[in-house]
Amino acid sequence: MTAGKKQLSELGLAAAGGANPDILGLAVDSREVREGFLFAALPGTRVHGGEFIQYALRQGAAAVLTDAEGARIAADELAESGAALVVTEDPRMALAYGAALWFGAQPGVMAAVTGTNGKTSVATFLRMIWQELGLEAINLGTTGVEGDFTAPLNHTTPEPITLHRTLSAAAEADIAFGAMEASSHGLAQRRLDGVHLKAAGFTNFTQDHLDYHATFEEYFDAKAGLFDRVLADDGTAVINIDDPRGPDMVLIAKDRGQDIITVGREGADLELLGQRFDATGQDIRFAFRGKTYMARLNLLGGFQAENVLLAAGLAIACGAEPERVFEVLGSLKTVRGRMQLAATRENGAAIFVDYAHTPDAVKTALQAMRPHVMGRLIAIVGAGGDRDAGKRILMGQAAAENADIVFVTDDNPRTEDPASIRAAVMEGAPEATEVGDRAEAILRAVDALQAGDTLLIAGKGHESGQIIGSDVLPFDDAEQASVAVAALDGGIA
Ligand SMILES: CC(=O)N[C@H]1[C@@H](OP(=O)(O)OP(=O)(O)OC[C@H]2O[C@@H](n3ccc(=O)[nH]c3=O)[C@H](O)[C@@H]2O)O[C@H](CO)[C@@H](O)[C@@H]1O[C@H](C)C(=O)N[C@@H](C)C(=O)N[C@H](CCC(=O)O)C(=O)O
Ligand SMILES: Nc1ncnc2c1ncn2[C@@H]1O[C@H](COP(=O)(O)OP(=O)(O)OP(=O)(O)O)[C@@H](O)[C@H]1O
Ligand SMILES: N[C@H](CCC[C@H](N)C(=O)O)C(=O)O
Ligand SMILES: [Mg+2]
Repeated sequence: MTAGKKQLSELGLAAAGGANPDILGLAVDSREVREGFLFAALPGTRVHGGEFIQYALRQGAAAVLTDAEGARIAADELAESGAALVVTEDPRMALAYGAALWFGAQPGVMAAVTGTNGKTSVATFLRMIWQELGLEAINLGTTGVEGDFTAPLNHTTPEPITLHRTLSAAAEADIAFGAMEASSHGLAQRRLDGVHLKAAGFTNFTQDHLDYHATFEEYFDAKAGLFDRVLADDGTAVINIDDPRGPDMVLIAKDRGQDIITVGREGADLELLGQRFDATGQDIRFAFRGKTYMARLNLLGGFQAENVLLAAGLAIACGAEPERVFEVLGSLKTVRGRMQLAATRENGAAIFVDYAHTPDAVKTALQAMRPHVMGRLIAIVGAGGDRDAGKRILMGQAAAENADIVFVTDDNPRTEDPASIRAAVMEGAPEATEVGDRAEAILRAVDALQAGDTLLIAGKGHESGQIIGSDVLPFDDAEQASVAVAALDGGIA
């Protein structure tokens, strides 16, 4: 990454002995270091970045940012080189601030949302609300950068260098409003600490990522970091108080003196009073600080109303007029891969794709589908490899308890044995039909659809590949659903 030149001190970094070299670029991976770069040697999950300082120096690093451990590992090489050395307790945080200063601009109004489920949905709805209000806006996260400026991303919350490169490019393209996702990895690794947030949102907290976070509480603390560290004291916290951990987040925000907008079904500032479901969406009745409103949502699933209201709360927190926000809710569109209608059989049976990949999301998505279905609800479910293994049986259970027929199949086995992942899911859904090949599972489930039935294909949502080993084979649930319908009912897929 190169973009001009700045002195080390302009990145908010002070080196031992007062050295203040010109910096020509930033890198967290030694292999990306070039002449004059600052190399951030970060404590990793597998290895300490300090091990790579020697290579970064050989490639011409002008400065190294690390912690005491990194400085110890490379003490000899650092002493021999003329590179400036910045040692700090939290080099990830220093990198986040440094990257923000390096790239400079970011959209003037930024909001972030955290929670186990619903981040992409809320960030996307918030971007759509801003656009409907005539503002230039983006959302940034799992589905890349979308809206008035687009770019692909590999992570839900990219590491700071990618994040600030992206935000500054968006700002240069006149984007004034940005909604981003704050993943728990991103928060734990301080990836977004350099973003100037006006508001932050919390959706919910349930099981996921226990492969990365040692305990449930550690996972919660990572998410709470959005309010107790990243959002400034003068920011606004928008919190779903229906979630059992919502009130804890409110306490954290209160402690910080932040303004708070609560969202929920009872006793909230933005209160969901009622929902009436039909084949294409729902009507909602809600109140904001005492005044009642109605809105049409062309979105399937009761939980989407919660996500929409959280997004509305964030828009208000970022300065929009409440009345105007509520007026545009009817224009919100389905978020790609979330309760998205993918295909319809000749007999009228509908096939939806959804990104449910946690036990709570599988339960929520299936329960949300029920009021829209007259016949049987069929589910396809699978769990990812190299991810939280404890959630597999629970995802199976959630499917078995909330669908009439279940197919268990593969969803990104990665480096694990797919059969053993399926076996764990099957433990929770012993009556399910196991079909390893995902395309075949979709074909068989679509074949089982009779008039009035609905199929929910969970797990991959917008994804365009099946990750097996380190290969990504092209695979798209929505496309496979159309292929299956064409094969069974005739016509062109
Ligand atoms: C598990 C995890 O989050 N890992 C992140 C972490 O890497 P790490 O600690 O595992 O790194 P490591 O392999 O131990 O290496 C330590 C350090 O040495 C450096 N290194 C390594 C090799 C080398 O030759 N030279 C070198 O300098 C690495 O860049 C790293 O900084 O720090 C790196 C630098 O900041 C991140 O790029 C990396 O994200 C990886 C790519 C990743 O895939 N993360 C996923 C799990 C993730 O973040 N997902 C979330 C959650 C999505 C969700 O909500 O479901 C996301 O926001 O996308
Ligand atoms: N408010 C909610 N409560 C419970 N489940 C939800 C909620 N919103 C979405 N879901 C479920 O979670 C799935 C993922 O939604 P979304 O992509 O918005 O979440 P996310 O938090 O961004 O996920 P990721 O951590 O992968 O980025 C949806 O497809 C749906 O099944
Ligand atoms: N961001 C999530 C996405 C999971 C999606 C699912 N398809 C899987 O691969 O488990 C993760 O990496 O855990
Ligand atoms: Mg997401």
